[in-house]
Amino acid sequence: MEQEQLIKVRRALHQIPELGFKEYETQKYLLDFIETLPQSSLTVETWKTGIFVHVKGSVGGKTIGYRADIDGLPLTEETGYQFRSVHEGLMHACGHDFHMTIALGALARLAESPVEDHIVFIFQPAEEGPGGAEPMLQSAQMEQFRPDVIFGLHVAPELPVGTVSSKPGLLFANTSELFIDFKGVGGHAAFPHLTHDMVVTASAFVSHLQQIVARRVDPLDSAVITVGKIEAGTVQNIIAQAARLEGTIRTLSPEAMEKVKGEIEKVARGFEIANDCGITIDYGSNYHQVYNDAKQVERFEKIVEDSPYSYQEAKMAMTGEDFGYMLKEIPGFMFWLGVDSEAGLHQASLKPEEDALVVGVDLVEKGLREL
Ligand SMILES: CC(=O)N[C@@H](CCC[C@H](N)C(=O)O)C(=O)O
Repeated sequence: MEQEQLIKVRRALHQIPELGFKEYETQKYLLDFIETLPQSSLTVETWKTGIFVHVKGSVGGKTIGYRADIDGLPLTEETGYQFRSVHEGLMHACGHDFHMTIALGALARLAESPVEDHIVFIFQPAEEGPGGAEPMLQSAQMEQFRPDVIFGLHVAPELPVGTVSSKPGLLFANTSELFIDFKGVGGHAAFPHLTHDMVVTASAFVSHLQQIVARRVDPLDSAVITVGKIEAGTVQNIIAQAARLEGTIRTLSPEAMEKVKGEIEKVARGFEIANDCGITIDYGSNYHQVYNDAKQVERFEKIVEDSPYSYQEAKMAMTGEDFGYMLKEIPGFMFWLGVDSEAGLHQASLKPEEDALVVGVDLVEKGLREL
């Protein structure tokens, strides 16, 4: 696939972002595209809204896997693109339109000229939540096509086009979603002493969460607690009887995650007493850290150095990725692909440079042929 077609595919996918496990149009687009490729070495299987594409190798000693995530985010796009999302309130703001296009580009090249090894492309739903990698790993299709080595990429807005980066060992954090519900006593805005105001309680709780990071986590370890959404109340002159916080916890070790959760629960019990309310906590979905296999990263670094592109050592990031579950069972790695966007990941104006598509395809193809 040439640059022009890669751009066409990326723009088509960009227009149809869908939430986790609802990627029906996306799956159809991917399947229709895959059908246009030479079929002699391909076996295609769907799993929920995801897809496995196996490319039979000419010898077939081992199987190399490449994973691309396919879901979008609940965000209203502000890119000004002519090809903006046609799904109101949803956007590919984490680059998964790039990830899918690059996978299709590499698949198109390999379907034309398979290699000695078997290859499996995994189009995985629900990376942003609630998590598709873990259940996909348990699927019959994964058992059928299970790779011996696996890798994936993520767009990096802060890196220039033509630069990729990775590192051996820990790349991304452990994550846990965080949903906290507060139930108190609402009432008239003028008589606060007769109520237990959940706007005040939930706001104080948000501030207290930051004290857990600052004062309960070893400063040489790291944690992030972000509350991304607050919901409370009905109108400006009624004291709210309920509130809900939605957020996420990030840590660099599974132990720190347990510590943070324990501390949140202690604070919640204290808040219940102090504020005469009920607090329930739900941790939603949890992702295992992304831990790169040192040997595979070293081989990839060499592949990049033998290409027109450049490699640099990555830093650890508090990003989460359920690809971590695949890497827990299968040796492999994830790398960042430079896409040079002023706006960052999860921003409504993220605009990755489309010149990076061919860089991604070249390096994924090389990885699949040479790892
Ligand atoms: C690459 C990336 O941005 N991944 C997401 C994963 C989110 C997992 C889950 N919904 C959570 O928020 O904990 C990220 O926000 O890092």
